[in-house]
Amino acid sequence: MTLEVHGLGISGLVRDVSFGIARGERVGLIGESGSGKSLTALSIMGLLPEELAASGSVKLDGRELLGAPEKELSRLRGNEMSMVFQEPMTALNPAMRVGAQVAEPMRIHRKGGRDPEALLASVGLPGVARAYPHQLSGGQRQRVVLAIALANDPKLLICDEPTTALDVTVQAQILELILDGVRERESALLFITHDLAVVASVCERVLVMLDGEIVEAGTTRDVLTAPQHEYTKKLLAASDLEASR
Ligand SMILES: Nc1ncnc2c1ncn2[C@@H]1O[C@H](COP(=O)(O)OP(=O)(O)OP(=O)(O)O)[C@@H](O)[C@H]1O
Repeated sequence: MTLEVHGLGISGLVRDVSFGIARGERVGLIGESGSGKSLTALSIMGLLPEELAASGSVKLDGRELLGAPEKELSRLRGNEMSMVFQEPMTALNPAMRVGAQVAEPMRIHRKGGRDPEALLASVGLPGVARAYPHQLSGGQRQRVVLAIALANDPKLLICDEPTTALDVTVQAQILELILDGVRERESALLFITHDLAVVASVCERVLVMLDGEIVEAGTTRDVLTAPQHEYTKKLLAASDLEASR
């Protein structure tokens, strides 16, 4: 397993969360607003707000991350594990050309050699290296964020509602890039979304969270076609997915 989460608790807000993601596997995390999806992701990255504490175990390639020194975690972030958030503008430095921002993780982790231009071209953005974030569209910015997240070929990529802030037409392109990116690198993917249609197209397995706990887990097909938990049934009934069947 690339990622193993065991009995994760976060200050009473998340309780006894356990799951694993194998190399190259794509796992969705769904559930209503406030159910604890983002906190779960942040705790894996070692980015919980200071007032919250995590317990249990989070292992990346067998290494325990919970309680690891900040120095070690910052060595892993942007290198062995990366996260893409909903709002690309906040993830980018407004005063820095995007080419330099894409080059930064490689510089910090001393993995030179990859050309930022080529990395930007690989996410469909040739020739923009000298642009500043405000000169790009929201979709283009999220492409830059993705290029940064993938720059060091992470073992684990976490995406938290990566397309929610984007136009529908752009959403599909970004999802395709995420899929291509993790496939090429055999990265494990944890994908947080409200959108069951997105889960169906991106993820092989899905975890359903309710009030800080995982209430259902299984293959995407099983969970979306034969949900067991009442909450999952409700979620499906309320979704477009149900309407289109
Ligand atoms: N710093 C904090 N201190 C106290 N409670 C917090 C803090 N951050 C989040 N919470 C609470 O923890 C719960 C889980 O939040 P979380 O952001 O993980 O939910 P979520 O499932 O990701 O929701 P969304 O889909 O809206 O992002 C919420 O009830 C939230 O109010």
